[in-house]
Amino acid sequence: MNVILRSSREEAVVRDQRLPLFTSGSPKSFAGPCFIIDQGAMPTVGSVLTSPDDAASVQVVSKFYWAEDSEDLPSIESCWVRILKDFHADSLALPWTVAKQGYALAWVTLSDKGYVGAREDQAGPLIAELVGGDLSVALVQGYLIPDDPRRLRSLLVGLALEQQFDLVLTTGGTGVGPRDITPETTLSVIEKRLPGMETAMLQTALLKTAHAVISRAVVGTLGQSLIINLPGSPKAVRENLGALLPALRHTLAKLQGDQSDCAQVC
Ligand SMILES: Nc1ncnc2c1ncn2[C@@H]1O[C@H](COP(=O)(O)OP(=O)(O)OP(=O)(O)O)[C@@H](O)[C@H]1O
Ligand SMILES: Nc1nc2c(c(=O)[nH]1)N[C@H]1C(S)=C(S)[C@@H](COP(=O)(O)O)O[C@H]1N2
Repeated sequence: MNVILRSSREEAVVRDQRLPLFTSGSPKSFAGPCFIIDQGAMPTVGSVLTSPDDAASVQVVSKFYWAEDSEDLPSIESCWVRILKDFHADSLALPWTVAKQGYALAWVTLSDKGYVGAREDQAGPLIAELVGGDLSVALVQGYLIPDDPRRLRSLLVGLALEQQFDLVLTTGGTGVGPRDITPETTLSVIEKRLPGMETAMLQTALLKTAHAVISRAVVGTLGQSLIINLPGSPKAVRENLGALLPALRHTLAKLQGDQSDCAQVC
């Protein structure tokens, strides 16, 4: 896939700098430096856009809508891009290639204690480490939120349908505590439930602890995202995720429309 891309200014940009990228021409109410897609669709998060001479590349890290000042103008579909290497931005509109070389992973830690800073979150970063050790991951983003069903619901929908992360893994809040709401909130947004993955986690966890029966972790799909609940402790994250890692690549391929014969890979 290609997009016709230009910069609003001719200027040097540096690695790790973040700039907005707008569709539908230049926004009327944004004066700073930005990139503009003159032709082509907004790329998904994790995608890398590369200039024709290979000198410039940027990665899409999150999407948003830019609200114009005028009530008569619609908001503009936009995203933030991270500069991957220093280059001189050019105002000439050129065809850049768009490629995604790995999955976009979001982890969500549900922890009242973590959210108020009373405990360091180790479970979320561990998810990134474990998935990254097994699959090619192009982009990781983490979220630390309290055990609040409305916040979780809107985050799950946003990550799966707006941002289009391939994998959305939650940790915490799967038990029976008064504020444990992760499974029912996940059930309220998923489209296809995957009881096989839930069973695989339970079977594995029962070999480690009888307390595994307390977790109500849910797995399911929303759009082209796979949403997985994991318990809160880093030990449980490691044990339960280990049961699913071997099946993730094939699950995502099928979820995202792979038509190939399963017998080739099973
Ligand atoms: N995100 C986390 N990072 C590190 N350790 C954690 C995390 N979540 C849980 N644990 C560990 O697992 C144990 C049990 O987890 P559980 O989610 O039941 O804790 P909690 O304190 O009730 O959760 P909350 O943070 O929502 O109040 C905790 O006492 C802690 O040792
Ligand atoms: N694999 C595994 N699963 C596990 C555990 C564990 O140590 N290992 N702990 C259990 C415990 S003690 C609880 S209370 C539930 C729910 O944990 P959560 O509320 O932090 O999600 O997960 C269970 N699942």
